[in-house]
Amino acid sequence: MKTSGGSDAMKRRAGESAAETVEDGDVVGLGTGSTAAHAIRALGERVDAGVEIRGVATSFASRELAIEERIPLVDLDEVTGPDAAGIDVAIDGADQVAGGDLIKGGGGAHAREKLVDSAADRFVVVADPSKETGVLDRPVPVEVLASARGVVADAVRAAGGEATLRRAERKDGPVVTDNGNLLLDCAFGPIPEPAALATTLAGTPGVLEHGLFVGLADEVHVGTADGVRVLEP
Ligand SMILES: O=C(CO)[C@H](O)[C@H](O)COP(=O)(O)O
Repeated sequence: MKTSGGSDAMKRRAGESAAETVEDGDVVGLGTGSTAAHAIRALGERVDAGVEIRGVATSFASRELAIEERIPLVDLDEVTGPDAAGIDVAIDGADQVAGGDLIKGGGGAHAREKLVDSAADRFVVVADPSKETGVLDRPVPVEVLASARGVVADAVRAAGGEATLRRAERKDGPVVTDNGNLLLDCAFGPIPEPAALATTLAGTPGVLEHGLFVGLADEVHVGTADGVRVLEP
């Protein structure tokens, strides 16, 4: 699984701490990224020890890892909707954390992540200290229909940002998401009002999903050099 900055030991502490909060019988949203991967591995150990959980993957990568870890999987539509079990807890990483607001989508999985994370009764974010900030200011990943990339780039510019098509590192051409769409990384500089920008992006035709997760996090587990800080935004 792709890794980003930050210490792997800190990410592991955060992932393990979040996995410990999962209870026998839970349906668990399995996030994407190197920090969420530590949580999935820790959940795999709990499954080996006899804890019964079912996972809902947020990406091809988290599904593959969950299979490797022998975590039984269900599809999102099997556990959501009237009379369905629901998702008890989702554990997922973030590219930037400001209180309960996040930027996600560094791995291009934010559309399914937002579906699963927002459907969960409890959404636990796992991070290392490098992700913490006072004000969100990283480029916001936006998943778009291929034919809409120009239209969305124009709308982003009108909103004060600059959109860059995400290109693949080991293939010619753009990154194509698990859903068959393209990604625009949209730089706005500091985002003092993420809710307002989220509304603008969500209302732009051609946008499938953006990476602003506003007010969704219930807990943030930050792995540090010698432990874990748990914040409840
Ligand atoms: O949003 C994500 C994927 O779409 C990841 O959770 C985010 O990029 C953090 O990844 P990592 O834990 O590897 O730093």
